Amino acid sequence: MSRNSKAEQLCALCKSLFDRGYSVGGAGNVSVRLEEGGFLVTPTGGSLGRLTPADLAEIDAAGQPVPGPKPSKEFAFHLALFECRPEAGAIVHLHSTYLTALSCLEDLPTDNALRPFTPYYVMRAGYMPVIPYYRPGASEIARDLAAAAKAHKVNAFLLASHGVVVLGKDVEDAVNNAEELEETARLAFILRGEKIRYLNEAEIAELRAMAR
Ligand SMILES: O=C(O)[C@@H](O)C(=O)COP(=O)(O)O
Ligand SMILES: [Zn+2]
Repeated sequence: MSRNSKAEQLCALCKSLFDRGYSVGGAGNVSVRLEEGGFLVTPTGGSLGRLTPADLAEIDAAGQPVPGPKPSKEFAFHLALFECRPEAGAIVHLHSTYLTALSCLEDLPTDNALRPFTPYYVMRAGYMPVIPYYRPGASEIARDLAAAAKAHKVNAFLLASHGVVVLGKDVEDAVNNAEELEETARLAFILRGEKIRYLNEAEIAELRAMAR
């Protein structure tokens, strides 16, 4: 897909996320890998609901911002993930309500924030490691995400007390993954206190094999 088509698709999907409440105010950032090298990233401080292609920031193949709109303060973690996960074509970071609520719970298991109880969580995310809290924009987020992405071949990471970071093969895939994860977190809160039938190891292994 050409740079312009990717830019238009990114803006349209960001607006769709915003319009349906997955992002509010200036929260969240999204990036895509360009076929010719480099990346498009949403600008810092902007609303995902009101972007045009001209508002997008560009990062060159060497990881340097191209003169123009200022990239998200989180572009370092987007780059770090693109670098260690060459199959990823897009990254979505959201403060969506239920995933962010989950990220604020104390004593989350660091290897996986959500024990699987539906197939799509396993197929879309795999599982969801937790990155410790750092202030937004801190370089430690990029460092820890890169380490986690190398150690865990999964599509989603929960930033403690902050939100979620989701990978996809392209921006549509990353957005679909993020939406389904948010729904999984919503279900987890609806089911709190209920006796949940969690997927067993054989069921999880079968789903992981399918997702490969
Ligand atoms: O939480 C934050 O401040 C950032 O992680 C974020 O979501 C929005 O920052 P920008 O992408 O720099 O607007
Ligand atoms: Zn954020």
